[in-house]
Amino acid sequence: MKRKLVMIGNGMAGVSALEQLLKLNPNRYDMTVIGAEPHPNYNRIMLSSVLAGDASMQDIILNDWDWYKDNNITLHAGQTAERIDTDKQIVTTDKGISVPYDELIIATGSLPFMLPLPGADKEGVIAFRDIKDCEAMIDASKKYRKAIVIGGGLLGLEAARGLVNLNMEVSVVHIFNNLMERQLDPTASRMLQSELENQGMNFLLEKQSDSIMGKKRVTGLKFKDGTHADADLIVMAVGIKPNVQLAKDSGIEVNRGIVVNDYLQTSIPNIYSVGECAEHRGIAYGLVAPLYEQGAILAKKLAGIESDGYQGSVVSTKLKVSGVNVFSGGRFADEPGTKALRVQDDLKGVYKKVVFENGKVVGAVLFGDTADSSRLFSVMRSGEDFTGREQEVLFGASGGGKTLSPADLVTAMSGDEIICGCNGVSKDALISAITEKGCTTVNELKACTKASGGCGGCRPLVEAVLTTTLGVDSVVSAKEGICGCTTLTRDEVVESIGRMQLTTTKEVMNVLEWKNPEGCSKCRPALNYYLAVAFPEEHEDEPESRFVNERNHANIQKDGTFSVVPRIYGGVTTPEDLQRIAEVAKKYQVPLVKFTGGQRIDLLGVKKEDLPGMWKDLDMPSGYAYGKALRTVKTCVGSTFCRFGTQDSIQMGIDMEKKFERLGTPHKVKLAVSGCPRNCAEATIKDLGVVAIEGGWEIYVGGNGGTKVRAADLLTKVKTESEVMEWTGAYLQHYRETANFGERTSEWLQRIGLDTIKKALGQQADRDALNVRIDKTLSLTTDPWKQIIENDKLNRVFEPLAAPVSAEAAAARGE
Ligand SMILES: Cc1cc2nc3c(=O)[nH]c(=O)nc-3n(C[C@H](O)[C@H](O)[C@H](O)COP(=O)(O)OP(=O)(O)OC[C@H]3O[C@@H](n4cnc5c(N)ncnc54)[C@H](O)[C@@H]3O)c2cc1C
Ligand SMILES: NC(=O)c1ccc[n+]([C@@H]2O[C@H](COP(=O)([O-])OP(=O)(O)OC[C@H]3O[C@@H](n4cnc5c(N)ncnc54)[C@H](O)[C@@H]3O)[C@@H](O)[C@H]2O)c1
Ligand code: SF4
Ligand code: FES
Repeated sequence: MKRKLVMIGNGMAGVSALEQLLKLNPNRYDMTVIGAEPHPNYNRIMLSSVLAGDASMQDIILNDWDWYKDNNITLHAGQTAERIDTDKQIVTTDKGISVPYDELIIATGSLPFMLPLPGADKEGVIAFRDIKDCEAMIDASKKYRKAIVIGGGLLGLEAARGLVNLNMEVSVVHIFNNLMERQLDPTASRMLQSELENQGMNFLLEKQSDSIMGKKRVTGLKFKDGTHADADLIVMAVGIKPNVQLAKDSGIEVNRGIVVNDYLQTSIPNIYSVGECAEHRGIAYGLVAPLYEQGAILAKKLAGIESDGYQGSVVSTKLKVSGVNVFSGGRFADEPGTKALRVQDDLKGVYKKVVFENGKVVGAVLFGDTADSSRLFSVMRSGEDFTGREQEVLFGASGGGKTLSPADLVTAMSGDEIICGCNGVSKDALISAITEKGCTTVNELKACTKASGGCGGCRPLVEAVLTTTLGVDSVVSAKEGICGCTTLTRDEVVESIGRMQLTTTKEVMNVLEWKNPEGCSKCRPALNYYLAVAFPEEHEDEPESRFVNERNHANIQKDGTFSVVPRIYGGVTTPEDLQRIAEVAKKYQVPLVKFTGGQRIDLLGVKKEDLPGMWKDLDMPSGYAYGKALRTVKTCVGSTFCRFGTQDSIQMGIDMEKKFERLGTPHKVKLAVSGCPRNCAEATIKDLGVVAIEGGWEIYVGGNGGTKVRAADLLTKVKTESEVMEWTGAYLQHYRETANFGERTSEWLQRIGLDTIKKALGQQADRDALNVRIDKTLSLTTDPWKQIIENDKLNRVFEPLAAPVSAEAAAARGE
């Protein structure tokens, strides 16, 4: 008769151990799994992607109901094990089922740590641990606006990013001055904060929470320093604690976690523990890679196969927030006896730190460029001695910055090394999916093994396994859908919109069979844009598909207020306009009036409800400082006053701004005009810059300031002002029609190549056709501020939802 193996907990660690056991010895046990959640085993890691709109609940199922049936595993889902009788060897559940065992695995994971604050039991205060929490956040985002995430660790930041994607105003409350202090040093932490602020998150640092405000539902969070912040939703992400109560009540030795030996055995020999609930050599891990390693050892033990036992793990993490590359591994902090090699490039926003102890790499932090992460993690685990040649770790043996390619890396890996940490997929598992199941693309490998379906960080290595196994020529290059809702690429979507005459995002999603019928925060704004380019007349703009700043026609600031930037053509103003701006600033008590880098005046710290009033009193057009649109045309003094000026740069700039204002583009667009090659308007770091020369103008394209500085390329030289306009119109329209939504001109130009652009604009007839299309679009635009002022319904959106709660008023109400 088969032995009875029972597992409590249907999570990632435990089920991975069972999967491995089934491979090693499928017939040894009758298996029963008791799982408190009413779902089959799913990828908890991917809850962040579900929240961010990049995956659906269906995408994250790891083992569906059939898997249990096919492997003869009895699953009691939605039942909690309440008692273990270790003498009689029986587990009893909350629904009264008793399950006898010969061997028992406790894989109960962790519980989120909930701060015991007064008011923590109010509606709208949740953790982020399971499907139920994820659904609660998605639901809240449909009804409420303001969210607070307590905890600036991995989980808190991923939750915050998801909520931003769901169009909530998000503040992250962190107890320290540095975000992710458990994974990053202060330098990386500061860079991270600045990047996340750019993505729309607000940070309240060094704040200790005191109590939760509100009657039935949360309305805000009060801090120990007497201040408070408003919130309709509070997510606590302040760490986890191993879920050990059941084990403790059953007389099993428990410390912080359930104490296990190298074979995952607890103090009772036929009871094992694996995953976040287990404590091995004093450590309870909180990441999946070590848990899978534990699972592999436990599977061998239960299959009766000898092994050296579990020796502990070196861990590494990557933050799963799109647009931010952060890696941290091992002991990254400066400690006595360690030395660090650091590289910092503020221009590119890159920071790398590698920590050595006795010549060995013991830790690393990477920000901005994480291409080296797998290699660094590999040398960290190998314990290779770099004494006297430490520089090689970052700059290669020649010192020339050469790093090992992913192909070199996978070639050097042993078969059982894990390539995808999120899903516990080894190199051998990938190779057998290629050779035995015929996978030829990364997407097929993902479908077959789940590799690369989590944080995505292993994708280059998965690709490398494909190319090293099949040969570069045999690998079908995998195409990427525009988001998790579809497998169609940008070009396929745009082509279908044109061919099938689709005019609304809903229509596109229906006809093109979107996996998620509502779309996500990535595809909705993109579709709205592509439709506007394809059918400027027929497509009606969909405000609900726009980002929060564009919906409000103002940029939201870190304290929840907004900024107002009126249009000032070419940076040229008048005493009358200045006077009006001053009066408005005084009337609305604007706390900060500032000149911008684009020669505009920025009125900062404006309350949302004051926006329409200010726009009306200003009586100036919107400067679109918030939009994916033409922002500014910066000009120098030019020939009007400057003794070096060869052309009238001011008039040229004003004419350009008047013509192209309100033009929607894939990303923001900044222009500049300089009156001579001294280039005082910095035209060569703009999306399009015009520089006057003797007898004409030079047009530069694809420049960029900011984090990724790029000098623009010369597109052409022309003689007259009307030619400048003609080339600018053609260039901007070509960018509008061919770039990916969210792609700056500098990225687009580098992707498709300057020569391709020159070819597309080279013929007069092509430029004329592009100008006809851009002129059509421009003729249909109206000023959004004016539109709102004149429309009561639109105006009401700016009315306050509820009276703001002051700290004093809240205190008086006893909150
Ligand atoms: C949003 C999010 C993102 C994450 N991202 C990453 C990441 O990018 N990388 C990474 O390495 N890690 C990540 N983690 C952590 C990772 O998910 C965990 O380390 C992993 O899921 C732990 O697996 P486990 O099986 O030990 O526990 P769990 O997955 O928590 O499974 C335990 C299961 O046991 C059940 N259970 C508990 N008690 C009982 C009982 N008495 N009876 C029956 N069932 C019971 C629980 O309901 C649960 O379903 C993330 C976690 C979250 C929440
Ligand atoms: N990408 C990833 O690898 C990933 C993503 C999500 C979660 N996880 C894992 O899930 C688990 C939970 O994540 P986590 O971020 O909650 O845990 P954590 O312990 O890593 O971080 C908690 C953070 O909350 C802060 N904090 C603690 N008390 C606070 C307070 N009173 N106010 C404000 N901030 C406070 C801490 O300083 C810390 O930075 C961890 O094991 C984590 O590794 C990993
Ligand atoms: S770019 Fe030339 S024309 Fe313009 S301000 Fe500078 S020196 Fe004068
Ligand atoms: S390592 Fe995260 S998806 Fe593979």
